[in-house]
Amino acid sequence: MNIYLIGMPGAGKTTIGKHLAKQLNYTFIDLDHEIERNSLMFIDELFEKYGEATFRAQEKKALSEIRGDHLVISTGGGIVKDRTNKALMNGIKVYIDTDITLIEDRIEHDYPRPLLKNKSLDTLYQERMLNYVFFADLIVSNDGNIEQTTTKLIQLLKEKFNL
Ligand SMILES: Nc1ncnc2c1ncn2[C@@H]1O[C@H](COP(=O)(O)OP(=O)(O)O)[C@@H](O)[C@H]1O
Ligand SMILES: O=C(O)C1=C[C@@H](OP(=O)(O)O)[C@@H](O)[C@H](O)C1
Ligand SMILES: [Mg+2]
Repeated sequence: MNIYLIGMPGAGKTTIGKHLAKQLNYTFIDLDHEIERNSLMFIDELFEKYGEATFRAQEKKALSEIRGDHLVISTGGGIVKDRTNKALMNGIKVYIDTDITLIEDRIEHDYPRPLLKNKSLDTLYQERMLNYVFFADLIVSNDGNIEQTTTKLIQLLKEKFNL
């Protein structure tokens, strides 16, 4: 069984994904990292040079090329913009739900996310919230610390999916 993490940019998908994979003894994949490896470019560079449509096409391709079992895959926040991506995600889809003001504080010193140059997190959340719920098999809050979220998520996966 594979586990996909979805949610807003800065929600903690990459961070929680790494911890979850380690604790479950699964292999960790970050989809943004796969796109960077394939294109030999950083995500922000890819956005700047070729635009969002090209990035989304690369993102879909990287998603469709995932093979294997016992994987934790952290996706980028915009994977849900294309609802047909859901069919490419064969596994449990977990929505990492984090309060927007907490995200703002947490990503203040992070690398700049290209989409947030032109749009507020709040607007992005309003646009995408229903899509996240549409994709999700499970929803877990990441408003607490990393250990709390990971422990809660493992407990839910065991309860609801016999992991
Ligand atoms: N539970 C948490 N508590 C505090 N900081 C967190 C937590 N989860 C993630 N972070 C921090 O928030 C930022 C965004 O996390 P990241 O994993 O990159 O999010 P995403 O992959 O969803 O964009 C990082 O600086 C990360 O260290
Ligand atoms: O929300 C988005 O559209 C994006 C989120 C980013 O990933 P994170 O969600 O890991 O920040 C990255 O894929 C790209 O900048 C686009
Ligand atoms: Mg990430």
